[in-house]
Amino acid sequence: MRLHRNLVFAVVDGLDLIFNEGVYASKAVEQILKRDKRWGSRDRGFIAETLYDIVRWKRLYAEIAEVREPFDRSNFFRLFAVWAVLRGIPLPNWKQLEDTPARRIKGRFDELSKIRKYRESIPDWMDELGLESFKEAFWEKEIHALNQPAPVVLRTNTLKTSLPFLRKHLLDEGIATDPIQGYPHALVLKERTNVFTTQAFKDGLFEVQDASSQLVAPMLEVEPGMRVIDACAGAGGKSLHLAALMENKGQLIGLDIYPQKLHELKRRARRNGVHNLETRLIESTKTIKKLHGKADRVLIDVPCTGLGVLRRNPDTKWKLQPSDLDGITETQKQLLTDYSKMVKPGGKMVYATCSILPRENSEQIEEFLKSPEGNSFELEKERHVFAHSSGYDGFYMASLRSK
Ligand SMILES: C[S@@+](CC[C@H](N)C(=O)[O-])C[C@H]1O[C@@H](n2cnc3c(N)ncnc32)[C@H](O)[C@@H]1O
Repeated sequence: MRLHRNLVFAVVDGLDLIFNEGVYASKAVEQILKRDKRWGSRDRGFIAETLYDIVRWKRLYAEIAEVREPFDRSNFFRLFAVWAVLRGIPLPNWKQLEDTPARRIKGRFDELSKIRKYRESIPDWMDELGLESFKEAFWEKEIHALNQPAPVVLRTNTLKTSLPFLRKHLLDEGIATDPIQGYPHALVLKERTNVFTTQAFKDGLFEVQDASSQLVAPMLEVEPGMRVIDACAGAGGKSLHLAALMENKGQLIGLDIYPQKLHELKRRARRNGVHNLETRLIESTKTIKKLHGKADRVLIDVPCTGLGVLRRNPDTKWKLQPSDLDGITETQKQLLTDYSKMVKPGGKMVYATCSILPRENSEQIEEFLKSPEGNSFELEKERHVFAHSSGYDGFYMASLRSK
């Protein structure tokens, strides 16, 4: 592989955005890729994947390169040099990369790989939290799996097509996919590529949605004609899935506290051919009170640490702070208490997170069931999804029935 100067410089600029300007990796990649229209898909793939790799392995690479934050430009080139040496990519003789000690890099890598927090490139507190939450061997396997780049998974939009038809349609556009056993509407890309430019995407035949995330909406057991509330709808990955399972019949209400997310949800709903969705912005407690006892089904897909989705958001390792945990779990508890009141007697709700932490998952549900609001609910089933055993994102979901 030959390194191209403008691509490597684009990576360095991206690292500066992420580590010095606080921009999320996904946004930084988007911003950098807009810079040069002449870049082909390989160039774009190089920039995006290298940026994600260096973000993911920041702690390990910084330790190997002996650089400390705040990083300056020469530090970013040193991190890049570690990335290239460890992949066996020959370094060009640019002045920014001169005197790279390749043998020392490999030696330091072998040495540091013996220590989990360096090998898995995680902050001390995260390693400690993992050990408090799980048996050591389990944590080792899980954090290792959470450091592997995520495959691209699509969810067939059954309002418009079927899985075999979508698969053929994508193949006609040069994109090969495989079905995934146990996930009836999922297709995984055989090779990473940008699917957003395909006609199939523009026609709303699929959404990009991890396989684990595709387990959430079916757990709510919705039926056409029901009144269903997605209480933390965001940009609506799961709302769109719910609409498809409802076959566009009945009423689906998507709530959130951010208007721009609901705006994006409406845009996606149009592309998906969803007609039974109404979005409502939560401006005060009144929005929720009006819906008390009114829903057959409520999905509470709460804000969480995102510790189950580190593969796609590796910068969570550096942005999340231990002090955030109490606030996040308190919000989850509050949302469960307040939003469960929208379920009508005999109705059902699903509580879900994209986290693997018991504190955000089963412990929240245990506590809720002991509370006055939780008294009228019973736990039907819960599902813990881990990256190392599923091969997909870490998720938790519990379904509760109102007695
Ligand atoms: C895990 S995300 C939801 C993802 C979304 N359900 C999906 O499948 O794409 C959590 C959402 O909760 C929203 N949120 C945060 N606080 C909230 C609150 N008090 N009430 C309702 N939604 C809230 C956030 O804006 C965010 O969109």
